[in-house]
Amino acid sequence: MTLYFYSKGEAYGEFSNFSPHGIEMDGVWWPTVEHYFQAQKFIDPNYRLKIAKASTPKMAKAMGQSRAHPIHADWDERREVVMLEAVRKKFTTHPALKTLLLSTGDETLAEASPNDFYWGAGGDGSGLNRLGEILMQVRTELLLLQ
Ligand SMILES: Nc1nc(O)c(N)c(N[C@@H]2O[C@H](COP(=O)(O)O)[C@@H](O)[C@H]2O)n1
Repeated sequence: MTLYFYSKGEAYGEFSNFSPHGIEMDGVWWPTVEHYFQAQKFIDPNYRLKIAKASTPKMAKAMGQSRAHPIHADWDERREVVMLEAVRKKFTTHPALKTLLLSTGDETLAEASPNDFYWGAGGDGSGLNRLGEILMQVRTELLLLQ
């Protein structure tokens, strides 16, 4: 069975990067994984900190789409490691989330994004679902650590 998640407040919404579960990375508190992930695209540390202070993850994502500030040339390769480290930190920071993730057993996890075919399953389910894959990797790591 596949467990789909996307919006906070819906089933497994805590698995979304938009869920209000902050993480500390590089000595900075990021209100959501989305804030951290979007900021890591950018070379300018001041712009990264501006994203850390964005009022919502939606705003952080919008700031992450800006190309007025230069992004790392190798971002397409770098983004996988950034996402894995951020998701790992989220589920080791918040014990209730760790419990929720482990409660999914070996079910497939998929981000039900209607238009993201890289991190999500995409509207027709043909997406790469990289976020779901990373969540399943972190779930395996947490299981082995128990
Ligand atoms: N717009 C939107 N709303 C949500 O509720 C989402 N969970 C997402 N997905 C996240 O968007 C990020 C990818 O952003 P880039 O396009 O690579 O900049 C990633 O965190 C997805 O999980 N989007």
